[in-house]
Amino acid sequence: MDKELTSGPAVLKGTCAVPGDKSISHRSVMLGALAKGTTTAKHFLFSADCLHTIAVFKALGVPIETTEDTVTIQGVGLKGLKPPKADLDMGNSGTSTRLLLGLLARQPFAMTFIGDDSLSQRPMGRVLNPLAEMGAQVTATDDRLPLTIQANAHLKPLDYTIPVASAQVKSALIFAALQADGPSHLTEKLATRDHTERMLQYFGGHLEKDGLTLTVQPNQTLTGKDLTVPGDPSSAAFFVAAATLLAGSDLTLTHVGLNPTRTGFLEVIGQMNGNISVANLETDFEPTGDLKIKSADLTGITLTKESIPSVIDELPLVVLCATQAQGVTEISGAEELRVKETDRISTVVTELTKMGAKIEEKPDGMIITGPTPLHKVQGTLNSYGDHRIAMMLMVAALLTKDDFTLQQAEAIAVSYPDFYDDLLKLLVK
Ligand SMILES: O=C(O)C1=C[C@@H](OP(=O)(O)O)[C@@H](O)[C@H](O)C1
Ligand SMILES: C=C(OP(=O)(O)O)C(=O)O
Repeated sequence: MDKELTSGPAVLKGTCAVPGDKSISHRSVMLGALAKGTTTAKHFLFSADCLHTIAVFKALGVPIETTEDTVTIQGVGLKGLKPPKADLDMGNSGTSTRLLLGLLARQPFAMTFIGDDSLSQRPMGRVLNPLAEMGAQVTATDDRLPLTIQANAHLKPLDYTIPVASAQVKSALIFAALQADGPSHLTEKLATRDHTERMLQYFGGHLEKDGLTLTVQPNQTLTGKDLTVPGDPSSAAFFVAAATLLAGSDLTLTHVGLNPTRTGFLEVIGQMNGNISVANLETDFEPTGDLKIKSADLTGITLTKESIPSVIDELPLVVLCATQAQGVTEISGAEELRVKETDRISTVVTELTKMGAKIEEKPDGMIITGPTPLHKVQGTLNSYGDHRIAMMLMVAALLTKDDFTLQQAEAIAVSYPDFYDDLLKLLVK
């Protein structure tokens, strides 16, 4: 579906509560299903990806009810799941697929996972290899979807250093380790988002953490909880970028998740001379706060491997900001971008170059020289079906004097169905 995008000059003013965090919404359904008793997740993200997670657990026999803002899950435990009557459809969601591979690796029945074209090209070996070491049996061609998890009665404990910086792999292995025949030790090379660890403990489970190594004991008892999902910092980032880049903007975003493993974008914008302040800090099972953003003149920055995990989903926006910043921005160690919903190095370079940006593509990143005014394109912009590319381009269009047509704009439904409507509400021309 094409969408006509209106453009500037405009500023962002007012207050917005961004939708619930995608990573936490997925995990609330998963932990809720594994726990004893009832879990309620308020401010749940009803986006396509999270709806796939809900549908999968319903197909596995977990009673789940939804109202406008809340999901209620009646926990059945790992032993209470039922064989599904059809293939489990993961849609476009890497998080659902990878976490559920670990969570479902020891069930007395087989299950087949399917997904859309994009998900069916994404690498699953990063989870399948360590699960195979534990004794899980998964049949797949070229380590991709569709795949079938075979019925399995045992998982061996795992002692494993995770070769890629991936919270999805870590989380899958935590879920599998909970079902192993002894304690497992999982080591990360770089710290990634720790929502699974925090939420497991919030649900009454325990983990030992020693530096970047987690020790996971099997057979833990989890208890259903009531929780409120924080606003998604990765969704907030689109408004942070727009307000920073549109001169005269003054925007407040309320109750945004501020888990330190997710605040890389705020730190990057700060280092680029952005103007963001935090108020009303609160700590529940996750820290949250209100963000106040004013426009600023940005300067270039260097981002290396160590800083990538906490800003991984916001890197397309870092590139957009860098096109408007004074000087050179260099991003390296970000090769993981190539295996997201699209190859996000290639799609960002292609689309922003069409608009006049100066970006050099590298195997593991990009070098951006700014500032360059962005302008009308010959033909259309394309999201290539990637929600984060679609929303980044919607923000990019605001920086020009021209109107645009965006192909496959409906991709935003994956993480933020109302994004364009919310953006228009905050825009003052
Ligand atoms: O664990 C999660 O919820 C996620 C982890 C990240 O993926 P990787 O684990 O592949 O880095 C991130 O890009 C994705 O949007 C959500
Ligand atoms: C990479 C993403 O999600 P997933 O891996 O769950 O598809 C994302 O939301 O940017």
